[in-house]
Amino acid sequence: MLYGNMVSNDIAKPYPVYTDQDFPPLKNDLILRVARGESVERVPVWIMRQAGRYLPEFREVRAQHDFFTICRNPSLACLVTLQPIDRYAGLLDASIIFSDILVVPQAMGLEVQMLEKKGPHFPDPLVDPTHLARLKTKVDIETDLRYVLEAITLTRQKLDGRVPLFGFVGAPWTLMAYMIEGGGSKTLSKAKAWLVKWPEESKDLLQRITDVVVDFLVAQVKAGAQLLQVFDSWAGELSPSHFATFSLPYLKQIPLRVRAALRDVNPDLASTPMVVFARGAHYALESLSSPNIEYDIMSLDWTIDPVDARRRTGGRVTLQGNADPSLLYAPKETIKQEVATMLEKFGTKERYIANLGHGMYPDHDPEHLRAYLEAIRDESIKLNS
Ligand SMILES: Cc1c2[nH]c(c1CCC(=O)O)Cc1[nH]c(c(CCC(=O)O)c1C)Cc1[nH]c(c(CCC(=O)O)c1C)Cc1[nH]c(c(C)c1CCC(=O)O)C2
Repeated sequence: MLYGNMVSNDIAKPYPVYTDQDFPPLKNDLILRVARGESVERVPVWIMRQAGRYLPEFREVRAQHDFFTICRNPSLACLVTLQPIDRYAGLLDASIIFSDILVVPQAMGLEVQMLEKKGPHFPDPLVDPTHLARLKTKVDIETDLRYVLEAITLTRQKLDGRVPLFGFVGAPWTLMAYMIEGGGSKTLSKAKAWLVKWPEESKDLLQRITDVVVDFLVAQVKAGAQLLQVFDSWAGELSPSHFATFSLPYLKQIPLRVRAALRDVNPDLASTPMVVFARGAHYALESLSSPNIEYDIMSLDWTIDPVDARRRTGGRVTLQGNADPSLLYAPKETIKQEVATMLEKFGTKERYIANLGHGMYPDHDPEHLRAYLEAIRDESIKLNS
């Protein structure tokens, strides 16, 4: 029996472990097959920030509720997760749970607000290593982030097997950057100052974040997530050597530890596909696709040419992406032509998931996203026939 809005007196109980048998059978497994390297009849597609302010039905919910209130209320999070799935019925091949990467810093003890037109804001960011003492030493995911687990279980149920459900986290470096900058930043100068002034304390912080995101991803799979994505949105701000020191070792731990923990729970759950999105990190294509880094899928931003990415990742991973989100401002005919070129470059039969190179923008026209999705379906069927 599943209950999305579990009442707070359940909070002390361990969260149940769900497996495929607890949910309606999956009717569209294209994306799971592509993640495993199998060939498919058409290219699967989903879109980062597919639930968001470009949708009038999302803005209606947002007019009534604060951003983090939606995240913390499983029924509301489920409702907005399903909005693009309903609107683009048959055109999207995955859903992603409505939440935010910044729920992890919140669970670690920092306050985060979402300001109108400004984005995330930490009233008391980490200023220097003495502030590490402000972070909780132990985060209990099943208590502190139970609302995300409940949203996942409810949404998987309500999806009724239409498409698989993604869970996600922010990567350790990206979360560290937000915790120190206190919000968006052009240079990340405060966070990068930590790396050069306090490298050991920086590693301590990165390790503490890694431990929480590993537990959180394991819990998301146990709650019903069928794929996982790790967002390293600020990877491209690091030099190659800083990436090798302060991002890659932690990114590498994530799939290894998540799989090991899931194997102990239920071996079927350990094969959950994992995506890494190291935005802007051109130099990391080889290192992130090397055999000892166990991500199945690499998500690319639009500044990387698909042919180049294929060559440099050597067919070892499935690629995901990567049109510039600004393409959706173009006339529909242009969208179609650009999609055809993108699909030809990536190849359509295997190891490719279409997406954008980053998330939807609030002023995108939903009908232009429809044109993008239809072009991916139509052009990939054409190319595969
Ligand atoms: C860096 C980052 C964040 N959050 C996230 C990232 C990584 C991806 C990326 O690089 O964009 C991830 C994220 N944030 C959100 C989702 C939901 C799922 C989905 O993709 O549909 C996901 C996967 C909802 C959201 N997260 C946010 C919104 C819009 C806020 C609102 O409704 O007021 C949504 C729908 C807010 C947010 N949250 C964050 C920022 C920088 C902002 C402000 C930017 C903006 O205003 O668009 C932090």
